[in-house]
Amino acid sequence: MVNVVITAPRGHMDSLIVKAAYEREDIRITGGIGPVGREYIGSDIGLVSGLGRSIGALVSDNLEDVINECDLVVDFSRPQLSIGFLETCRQHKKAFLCGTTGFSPEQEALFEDAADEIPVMKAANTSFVVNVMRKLLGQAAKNLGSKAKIEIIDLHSETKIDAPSGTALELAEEISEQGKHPTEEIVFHSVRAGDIPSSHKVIFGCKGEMLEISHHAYSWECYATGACDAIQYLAGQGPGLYTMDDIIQF
Ligand SMILES: NC(=O)C1=CN([C@@H]2O[C@H](COP(=O)(O)OP(=O)(O)OC[C@H]3O[C@@H](n4cnc5c(N)ncnc54)[C@H](OP(=O)(O)O)[C@@H]3O)[C@@H](O)[C@H]2O)C=CC1
Ligand SMILES: O=C(O)C1=N[C@H](C(=O)O)C[C@H](O)C1
Repeated sequence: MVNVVITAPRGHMDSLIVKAAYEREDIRITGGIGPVGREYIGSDIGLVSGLGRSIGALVSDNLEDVINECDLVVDFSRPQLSIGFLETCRQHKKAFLCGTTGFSPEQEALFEDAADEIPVMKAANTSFVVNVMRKLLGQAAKNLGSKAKIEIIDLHSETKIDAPSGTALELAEEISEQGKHPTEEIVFHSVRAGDIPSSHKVIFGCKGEMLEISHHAYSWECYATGACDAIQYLAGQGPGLYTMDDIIQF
């Protein structure tokens, strides 16, 4: 059994993680974290997240107050918040699963430092299917890397803050590594419109033909399910920086 604190339980993503984790027999939610001053601080996370029932775990406005009851903190929020939660986990020697995107290179380096002391997983996309797509792209890049012009299009709702998406950046990293294709030559396009859930399309433009590999999420449950698998994996690990590659056997 893994005991978890889930940050931002009113958020689009973490509210779904509360629901998915509640269904899992191997995960127990021990608390949540919300912003100072919200009317829901002190309320049950099951009610705050929209699960629809109390589950005996309260939302606090300070991770320090609840961290000792958990093994692991799950966080899909905002870069600046995530960096604060990471530091608290490091101080208390708790594992940290972070799905937040939009970090600066300096912030990325803080994850590597913390991973010397605690188990940390950083995953811009916890969907199993997106990670299969990433592997397919690596294979395509091995064969086409030098022959193709590669462009990545990510489509999201108009409320998404960061661009390109964290997923687009991770897909580019795989293409670059596997295809020995300079990352600077990969072109990114980001569409932010209406309530599009999330789509990624990668185009390998060749002479007289093109290859296109796409993923479309119709809802965010796929990310929440993958996050629960990541929780379960990370709880059994020692200090280190882990990714979705570690839990998915290809
Ligand atoms: N890895 C993956 O697979 C996925 C990653 N993401 C990423 O997850 C992140 C979150 O996205 P999304 O759920 O849309 O964001 P939302 O805007 O829906 O949620 C952000 C939440 O942060 C809360 N918050 C603000 N300040 C604090 C604080 N001090 N302490 C605790 N919580 C706080 C807000 O609370 P309140 O509601 O009270 O204002 C809000 O609920 C993004 O970076 C996104 O890219 C998204 C989908 C999949
Ligand atoms: O909707 C979002 O926000 C998402 N963020 C992640 C990203 O930046 O890649 C994962 C997914 O694309 C949804």
